[in-house]
This record gives sequence, C-alpha cells and structure tokens, in this order.
Amino acid sequence: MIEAKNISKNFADSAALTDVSIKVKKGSIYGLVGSNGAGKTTLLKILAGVYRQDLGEVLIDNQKVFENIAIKSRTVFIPDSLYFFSQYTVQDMAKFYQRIYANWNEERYQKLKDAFRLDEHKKIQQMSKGMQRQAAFWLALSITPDFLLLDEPLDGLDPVMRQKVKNLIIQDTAAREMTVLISSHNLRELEDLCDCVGILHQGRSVVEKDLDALKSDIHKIQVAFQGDLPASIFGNKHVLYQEKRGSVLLFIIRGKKEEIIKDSYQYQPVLLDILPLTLEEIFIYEMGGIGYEIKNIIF
Ligand SMILES: Nc1ncnc2c1ncn2[C@@H]1O[C@H](COP(=O)(O)OP(=O)(O)OP(=O)(O)O)[C@@H](O)[C@H]1O
Repeated sequence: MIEAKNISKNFADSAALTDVSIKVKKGSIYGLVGSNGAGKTTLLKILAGVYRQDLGEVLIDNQKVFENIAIKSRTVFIPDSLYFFSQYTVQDMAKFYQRIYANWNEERYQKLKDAFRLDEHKKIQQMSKGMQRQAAFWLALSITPDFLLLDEPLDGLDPVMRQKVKNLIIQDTAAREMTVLISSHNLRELEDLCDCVGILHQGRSVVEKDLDALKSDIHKIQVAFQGDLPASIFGNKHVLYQEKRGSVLLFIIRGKKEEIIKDSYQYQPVLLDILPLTLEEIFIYEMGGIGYEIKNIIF
C-alpha cells in the first residue's frame, strides 16, 4: 500500500500541497488527476522520497519513505522530465540497474525487447522524446518494482505505444500485485487503466473515487412512454440529472440497474435504453456543481 496522510508542502511562501491524503491499495492502479500546478509532481516526489513534506506522513508498505533504502529499492519513479546518464545506451542503463536493483529481471528485459523495438545500443539521449519514454518504461518494468510512481508517463508516446504501455502496467499489476500511482491532466486517459481516481486542485484533494463502484452504481437511461408521462417513475431513487428531449426522457440515476429497468417497465415504455456513461460524465453528475467547475479544469 502507498499512503500519504495529511501532506502539506510549501515552496518559499506558496503552498504546493495542503492537507492531502491518498491511499493506493496493494495491487491497484490509482490515477491522480489535476490541472497545471495542482501539485501532482510535488506529491509524487514526496512519495518517491525526493522531497520531504512539511507536515503529514508518507508510508509505503507501512514504512516511512524518506531516506529508506529498502523501500526505494522496491520503488521506481518515472518523472515527467526524464534523466539518463549522457553517453549511456539502454543496455548500459540495464547493466547499471541490474547492479543496484535486487529485483532486476533479465528475462523480462529480454522479452520486452519485442514490445519496445528500440535499439538497445543507441545512446538514449540521442533518441526522440517518445523513444526515451519507451526506454524508461522498458527499464522500469525490467526492475519489476513492487511500487511504480509515474508522473504524466504517457506524454510523448504515440497512440499504439500508449495502449501497449497501459497493457503492460495492467499485466504487471495483475500478475505480481504491483501498486501503481499515475498522474495525468486527463481523466479520459486514465479511464481504462485505473481502479481509483483522485482529483487534486490548487494543492488540495477535491475528490477520490473507486471506479468500479462508481461505474456500477450510476446509469444513464433513455425512456419514452405513449401518452402522458408518469409523474414519478423511479420512486425514491436518487435522480442526479433529468432532461426531456421531445418525447424522450433522459435520466442519470444512482441505483441498481435491474431495479431501474423494473421501475421503468411498470409504466410500459415504448422505448428503454441503458446507455454507457463515460468516467467524465460520472464525475460531472456525481459532483453536481463542483463537477462542472472541475470539467473545465481537467478535461
Ligand atoms: N521546486 C519548486 N520551487 C518552487 N515552487 C515549486 C517547485 N516545484 C513546484 N512548485 C510550485 O508548486 C505548485 C505545484 O506544482 P507541481 O509541479 O507539483 O504541479 P503539477 O500538478 O505537477 O503541475 P503540471 O501538471 O503543470 O506538471 C506550483 O505552484 C509550482 O509553481
């Protein structure tokens, strides 16, 4: 588990983080979303032990992180600005990591050659931005870390490579219970990857949601009836949003899908459609007024 408890961090006289808490369960992928300057990099650097927080506590596997070599040897942090030793090739970096990370997996490194298709003998600093990012993932996943911290990791990757990298992260999380924290500006980017999403705004945590529960609990429904519309179709269910489009009613409702369908059938609808909701829509409806404000910030 990765845990930040009530973290605050100031730079000179400005607050980068104020009382932020997040919890990333073992074997899960947590998406940290926020606009420019929200505090994502600062939080990741604190979790990676690069910065020290002013207030609060950071624990990985129940141990304090700062200057903890044992935890650092099980953690990989890919920052937004990558750094490689000048003159080093991927193979040189692999040899270097092999010496310092006990969990380096040579077999995995060899296997991932096919996924990344980079020349391991080429100097990394002479590669393109996207290729450097691929090299960072190739090396990071060969370390087989228990904890992976990623700061806007998909920036600069082409769409095919983005999907490939996402799949590799999902595979490692499922196969070895790797725990992943991944930051992004874009909620849509993380939709198919994360189990849980937290939104940071101006250094504060605005919302944190478990996606499976969220997705199974909210439904978008289109119904139409012949003749007059029933006054109340869904009884006491929590209708988050309702709109009339001609003779069709659109509802966003919280509740069990089967019950919502049953309620609708009581009134013999001439049309009944359950439509998929995007994560973006769920957040907007779920958070009401704040949702619309947040929409402008992170999508
Ligand atoms: N080393 C630093 N010195 C002074 N201020 C800093 C430093 N690092 C970050 N900050 C400030 O802390 C705040 C949060 O920055 P941070 O880089 O954590 O945001 P972010 O969410 O990662 O942004 P972005 O999406 O643009 O990368 C900003 O106001 C930034 O100016």
